[in-house]
Amino acid sequence: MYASHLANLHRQTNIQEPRHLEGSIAKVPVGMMIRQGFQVVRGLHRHGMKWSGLAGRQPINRVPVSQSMGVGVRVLTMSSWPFSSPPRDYSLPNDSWSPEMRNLYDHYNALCEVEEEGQKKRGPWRRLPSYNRTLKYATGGQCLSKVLQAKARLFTRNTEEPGASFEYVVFLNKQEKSCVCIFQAGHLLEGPPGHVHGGAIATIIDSVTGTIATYLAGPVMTANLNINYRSPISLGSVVLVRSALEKTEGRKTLISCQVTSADGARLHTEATGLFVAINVGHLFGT
Ligand SMILES: CCCCCCCC/C=C\CCCCCCCC(=O)SCCNC(=O)CCNC(=O)[C@H](O)C(C)(C)COP(=O)(O)OP(=O)(O)OC[C@H]1O[C@@H](n2cnc3c(N)ncnc32)[C@H](O)[C@@H]1OP(=O)(O)O
Repeated sequence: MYASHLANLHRQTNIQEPRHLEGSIAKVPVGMMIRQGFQVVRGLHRHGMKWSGLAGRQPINRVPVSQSMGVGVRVLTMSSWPFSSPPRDYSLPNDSWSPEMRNLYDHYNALCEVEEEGQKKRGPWRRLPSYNRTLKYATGGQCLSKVLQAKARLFTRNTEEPGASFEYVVFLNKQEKSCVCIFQAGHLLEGPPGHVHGGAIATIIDSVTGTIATYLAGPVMTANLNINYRSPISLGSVVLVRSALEKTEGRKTLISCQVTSADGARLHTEATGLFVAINVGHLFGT
């Protein structure tokens, strides 16, 4: 069923040249023999897609295959997305967003497109889409039962109730090797009364630093997260999580992070994250 769907997909694939993300994105080793995960990864490559662990079912028009793999860079349109329904992009505005969150979103969104000589062009910033699960079969590796695979959801996107937990959007600036996340902490993230749980703060920091590390270095895992909590974050408030590359050294990527109030006046949290590049097989025990 899945194979025939992919074959069908192959015929329908719309080939386009990408305008972004040249060379430096994740390279998934195609030759790796990892059961179901391998089949999906190989199938995706054949169709111009790349498996990204970033944030779920990823329409590949966001993440083209690296040219270094010797495969033509192709882009699959949403109309030929292989799964039953198009995935929900959780990083788009919804009714739970406060006016402050919405304003910040509009601000960074405007920077994604610039006008030059009367023409709209891609700007330095890019909004990253966000989904609630990894690709079918790619979730979690071979140890998971089929039931668990079907139910697995990205930790930060595991509720359908808008505004209840992690409400966030990440904008990436590849030129500056930095990103900013606009984060509104929902009522399910309470730690100290009326304030955000330290683990929830660590989670968003891990996600944001992990995201930029992945975009810069390819598939990585967090090896070390060092966090200093400077001032509490009120539940329901909107904060900025800024992250930038500090240095790379072999397989290691060091990322810094600051969480501030929306106006930047108050420092809430400072952190560094060490990410180590992995082979996809690392997640499958091969
Ligand atoms: C295709 C898949 C794509 C997936 C990518 C997904 C990314 C998604 C990104 C964004 C979306 C948002 C999603 C959230 C993101 C969250 C990410 C997480 O939370 S990951 C879960 C928590 N992390 C773990 O469970 C790791 C467990 N640890 C390990 O698996 C290993 O220890 C690992 C991979 C980190 C390193 O193991 P080794 O065997 O590959 O490498 P060795 O040789 O030990 O280390 C390499 C170098 O790194 C240093 N190193 C390793 N750990 C260190 C540490 N804790 N502190 C300092 N240095 C360390 C070593 O000293 C070595 O340095 P020298 O090359 O000798 O200079």
